[in-house]
Amino acid sequence: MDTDLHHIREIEAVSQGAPATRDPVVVQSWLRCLEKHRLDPAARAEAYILPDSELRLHRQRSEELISIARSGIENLYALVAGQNYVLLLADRSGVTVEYLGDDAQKSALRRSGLYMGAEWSEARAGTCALGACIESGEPLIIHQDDHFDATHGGLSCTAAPIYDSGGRLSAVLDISLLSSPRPKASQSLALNLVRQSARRIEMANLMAEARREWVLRLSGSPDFLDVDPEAAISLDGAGRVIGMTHAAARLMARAGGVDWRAPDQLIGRMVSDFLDVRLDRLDELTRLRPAADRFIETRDGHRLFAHAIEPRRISTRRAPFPAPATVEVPAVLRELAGDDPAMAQILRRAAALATRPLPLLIEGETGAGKLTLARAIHGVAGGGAVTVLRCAGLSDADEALVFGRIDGRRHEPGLLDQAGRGTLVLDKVGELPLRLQARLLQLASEGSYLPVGGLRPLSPGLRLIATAQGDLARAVEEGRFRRDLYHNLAGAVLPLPPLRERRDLFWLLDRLLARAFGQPVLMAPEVPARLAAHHWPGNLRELARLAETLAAILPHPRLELSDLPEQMARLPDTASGGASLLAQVLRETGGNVSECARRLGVDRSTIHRRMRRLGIARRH
Ligand SMILES: Nc1ncnc2c1ncn2[C@@H]1O[C@H](COP(=O)(O)OP(=O)(O)OP(=O)(O)O)[C@@H](O)[C@H]1O
Repeated sequence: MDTDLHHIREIEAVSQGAPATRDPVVVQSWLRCLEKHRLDPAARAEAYILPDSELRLHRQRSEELISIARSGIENLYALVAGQNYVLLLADRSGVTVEYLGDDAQKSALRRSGLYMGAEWSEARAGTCALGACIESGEPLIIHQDDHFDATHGGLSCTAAPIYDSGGRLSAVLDISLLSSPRPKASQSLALNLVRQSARRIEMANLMAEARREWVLRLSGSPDFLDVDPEAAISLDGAGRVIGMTHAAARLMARAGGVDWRAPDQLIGRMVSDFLDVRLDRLDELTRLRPAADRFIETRDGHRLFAHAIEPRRISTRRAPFPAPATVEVPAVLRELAGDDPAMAQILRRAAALATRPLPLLIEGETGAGKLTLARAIHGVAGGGAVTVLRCAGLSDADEALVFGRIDGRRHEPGLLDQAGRGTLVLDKVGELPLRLQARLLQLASEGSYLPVGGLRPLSPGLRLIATAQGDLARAVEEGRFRRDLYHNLAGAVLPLPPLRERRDLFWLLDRLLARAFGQPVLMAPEVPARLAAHHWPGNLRELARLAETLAAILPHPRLELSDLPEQMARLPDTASGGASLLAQVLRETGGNVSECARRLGVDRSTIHRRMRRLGIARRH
């Protein structure tokens, strides 16, 4: 009790400005506990463990982070396990979503909160390593009576933050001891270990995200540069920063004289603002040259060694980007898709990119929902209006219509002048005439444009989202689209899948029908299979129009097979159309006969019979 009293008095003295013997991170956390969280140092509270249902939600949200972090976590635990350390990974709200500890100590660990589901936010638990790390963004040790609440006074906890590639804190890694030697310095090695593991987890995350982009990896020495670099930056085709590890954020912030806590001042900027590198010379920094020869300078005069990793080639068939580890998808984006893995990934990536000032390119077949996604992304980012420039109908003569015209002292405003600060969607950008592409280049690369006849460029602060039907890279190869403009627009590509490849067809249909009818619609059992077998060349537009048409013609909210348009209602047969349909559905289901039978609304023996008759081999 005496020690408790002594502890309370020390906190009070610090709050009244007495000189502290504690680390500044501890003092700052104590002050936050008193002033911001209004905690009472005399009140004791046991560790709080979330109920299972809530923990499940936290773990679901962190699923990707946990999977990316797993090998880093396991390696770290292997290093410290013999010394009684427990390892915790907490999400941004301080909830432990992953835990590795010794089973023999399980009940003691659970009691003290070093356990799965424990919430270690500063507001709930007072000064603790996870909470203080979340608040300060810095690696730190909270040792024994550094804890605000005397309940946790026996613990020694060491934590380091994990940042996502957009510079936001996404998780905290912690190793803790139930009992430890008295000197705090005994935990210095632990601090280095968690810091190093957090860095490697960030690196793994960035590398997974940036397979299609240039990545520049950096170290102060060439020794471990190619295997275990200190920092990494991913770049779009124009040399703008689109992702970074935390060490890279700090390094660029120092070089550019900005605050690392404001990632907006780093993301979207040209890498050459921070480092003396040229995009057209990145290939000189690949592993083809010895590491010791690959040095560059930061803009504040520090020498670094660099390793540039080339993007994987643009292929005509794009795999969706891997999504960032810890992004919450806002409702405006979530409502665009049901349970479809490719869409889930695209929406997570869209959510991560929405608030960054980078151009985006959305690709997909006609009616796949490109414009709808562009509007939803604007909805997340907020600010200003959406202006859509329909590129398909434009000719070279429409320059002034788009960019405005300065005639003497008269300014005839164009579409861009009316757009103001907001989002400009370049719809079907692949169809933009070459002359307009030239003028657009300046907008895409520098954010400004020149009105026809004008001398001074205007900088409206527009965010650009381009859409393209099909593959814009091919238009570049065929000389129909400027390569430099492509690289400026296509730093981040969101490839929307066609409806026939999506697994949420019925989720979409249910919603569209319910919207059109104003109530839920019942479907006869044979209907879904016929719809799944349809090719949907018009994609979501075709589906939406079908729902509206049915609502207009059906007297009641019930859908029979005979209500479907003729080409959908027809039973797929072995006539030539049926043969290709069967082959296509087999392809889409990876040769799974049961799934194929379900989609076509027939039984498995019918599929086997037709495959035999058509000479389609079974997959083994
Ligand atoms: N996620 C969605 N859920 C339901 N309906 C959608 C969705 N996305 C698009 N639609 C419907 O599909 C129609 C076409 O969408 P959108 O204009 O976004 O497609 P697009 O890919 O831009 O088409 P195009 O390339 O032909 O211009 C929309 O009017 C809307 O009715």
